[in-house]
Amino acid sequence: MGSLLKKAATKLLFTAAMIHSPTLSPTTLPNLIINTYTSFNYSSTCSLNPILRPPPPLTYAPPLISAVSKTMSTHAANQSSAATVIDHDALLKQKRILRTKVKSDLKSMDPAQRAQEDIAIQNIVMAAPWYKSCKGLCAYISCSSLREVDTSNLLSHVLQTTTKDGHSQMGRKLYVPRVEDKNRHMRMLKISSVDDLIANTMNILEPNPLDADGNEREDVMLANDPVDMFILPGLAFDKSGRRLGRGGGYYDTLLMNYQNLVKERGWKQPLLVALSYSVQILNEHVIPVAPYDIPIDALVSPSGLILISETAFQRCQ
Ligand SMILES: Nc1nc2c(c(=O)[nH]1)N(C=O)[C@@H](CNc1ccc(C(=O)N[C@@H](CCC(=O)O)C(=O)O)cc1)CN2
Ligand SMILES: Nc1ncnc2c1ncn2[C@@H]1O[C@H](COP(=O)(O)OP(=O)(O)OP(=O)(O)O)[C@@H](O)[C@H]1O
Repeated sequence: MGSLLKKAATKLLFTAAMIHSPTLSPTTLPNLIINTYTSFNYSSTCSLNPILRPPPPLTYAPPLISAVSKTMSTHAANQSSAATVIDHDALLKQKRILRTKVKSDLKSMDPAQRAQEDIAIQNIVMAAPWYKSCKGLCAYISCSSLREVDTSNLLSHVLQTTTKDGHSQMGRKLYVPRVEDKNRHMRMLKISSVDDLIANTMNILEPNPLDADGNEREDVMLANDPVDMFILPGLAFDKSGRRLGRGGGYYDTLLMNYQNLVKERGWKQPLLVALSYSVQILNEHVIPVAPYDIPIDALVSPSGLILISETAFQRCQ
């Protein structure tokens, strides 16, 4: 059984885009076929490009990835257009190389330029009709040492009008991330003030699971109403919706679970909006993607809003 599984797994192929970055030559990234069964779970139901779809005689189909693949939108599937077959370890390595490059570019950014871009990006969000009409959102608390796009003005704006019960006068609810373990488990908990936050071991501000009155904070996965959007962090993005995170898998896992929940309940899917400095926007297909990578709907950079998915075009125009 074990060897059968391994044999089947060795046949599994998945796509990633060829890297076109001048600093990341395609010649350093050979096309590979999976030859080891790593911790990566994969499903035979994966809806990839038909040519690259894994062969059918899989006896074991872990559900985790299939959930993502089944719910992948057309623009997610389109991400695999310039497809190359590589293995999962190689893909993670490519992501690591790219992260190092982008972190170095962020480090070289002029602080004055960064401050200007922080203001411009947040102003674009706050002026957008989809932000103004939003009743609930999940957003990250920016961390300056990670050189993330600042969200402090934006979150103050959301919270300014928030009452003690966590509802803003505009009916808005704000949920922010809390890492629960190193196994990709993150929750989004409702806060009503920045006083609700304390620094975690990574020096990122997070809410306690209990509020000041000792009550459990609302988890977005258990809430009675959906959020309209997620404001996402990341290291790099492109105009086709690819997003490179910090490598924890926290957001991809949470977004997959939330999208599934929304589907089950018949709610509207949230708009996935990432915030990006100019240097974080890479040429299309440079960012490697795996089937579990959740694509973004829109990107806000200092130059404006970039609409990517059909959902974004429908909601943002
Ligand atoms: N502001 C913010 N909050 C967040 C995230 C985020 O990306 N930004 N997360 C998104 O998942 C989760 C936390 N995940 C994190 C994953 C890695 C690192 C980090 O410090 N990474 C270092 C490299 C560490 C290493 O390589 O060992 C780095 O990126 O330089 C921080 C948070 C939840 N909260
Ligand atoms: N939905 C998922 N199911 C199974 N494994 C996953 C899933 N999402 C991510 N992973 C695993 O998590 C690890 C980190 O993935 P990856 O490098 O793509 O993270 P990331 O996209 O940078 O992080 P994040 O999603 O937090 O922004 C990888 O080992 C990957 O296989």
